[in-house]
Amino acid sequence: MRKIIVGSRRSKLALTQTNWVIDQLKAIDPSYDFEVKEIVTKGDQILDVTLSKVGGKGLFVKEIEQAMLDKEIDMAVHSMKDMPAVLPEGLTIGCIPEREDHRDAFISKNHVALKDLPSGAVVGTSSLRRGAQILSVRPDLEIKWIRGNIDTRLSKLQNEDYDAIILAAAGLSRMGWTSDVVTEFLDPDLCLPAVGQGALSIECREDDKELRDLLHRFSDEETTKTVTAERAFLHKMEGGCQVPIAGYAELKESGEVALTGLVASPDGGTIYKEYMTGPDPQTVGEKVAESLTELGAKALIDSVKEELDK
Ligand SMILES: NCc1[nH]cc(CCC(=O)O)c1CC(=O)O
Repeated sequence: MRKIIVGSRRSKLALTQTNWVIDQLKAIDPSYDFEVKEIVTKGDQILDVTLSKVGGKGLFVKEIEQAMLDKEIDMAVHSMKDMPAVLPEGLTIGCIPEREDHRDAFISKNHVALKDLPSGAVVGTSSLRRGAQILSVRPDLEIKWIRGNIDTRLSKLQNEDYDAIILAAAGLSRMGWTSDVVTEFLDPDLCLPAVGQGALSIECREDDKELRDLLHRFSDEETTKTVTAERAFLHKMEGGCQVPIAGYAELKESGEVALTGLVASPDGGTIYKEYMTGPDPQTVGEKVAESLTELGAKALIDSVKEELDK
């Protein structure tokens, strides 16, 4: 019997996701044994500066990917939105399971709705994407940087100087927080989710055929198509994470993928948004990026980068 070693970050969310995937895989094929190996990533250690300034999303996966290439672990479960658009050579996404809730959840003290927050109210998020979209509808609010895991952020909302925070609905529900804590789920029209939000990515070595066959049986076709379109968009846009970028796709009854892509200035003053449908996820993703580029999104990305490099 083969024992599959699964690398995981130490956070409660990461371990919860990892153990959930292991349970699902065991149900699909009971003939495999699994062992979880905890790995501390840079992203877990650096808590005092914005991630975008120290290298962005790759920080949560790099050490794990190295362990996989070194054969210390065989696979890992990541939040799809933490995965860079391009994987290191030799690794692949073995499967994308069914997506959880894709939306952002707005959580405020005393459950005051976003539209009813008083002017000057403080909204905690460390996501430029969320900040920009909130400011575009409520420029009178203040966005304040917040970090830490879900529990930490929820307690900061109660004990520190925040009137509201925004978290991914998927993380909350995976951690067993009921929707009671959520004041309102933000519709993608108001706050377009991060590319891959709510989805998981199970990464493994490209040449591990046995494991890939197992993972394949846990793949969800709809999520794979929609996330493929979103990630093709992200890759083509090449925004890094200093610029607010969002992308969310749905599968239509016709089988076509419908993707909305967004690029914004961090203050929410400029927002480029495009919606396209098509039969091929990759092509739709690239087309949305091309169209946004023509509208001026690439120039915006470059100008934000220049500003940061100064
Ligand atoms: N940015 C961190 C992160 N990465 C993945 C999730 C959980 C949600 C998901 O899987 O998309 C979260 C927390 C959050 O954004 O609130």
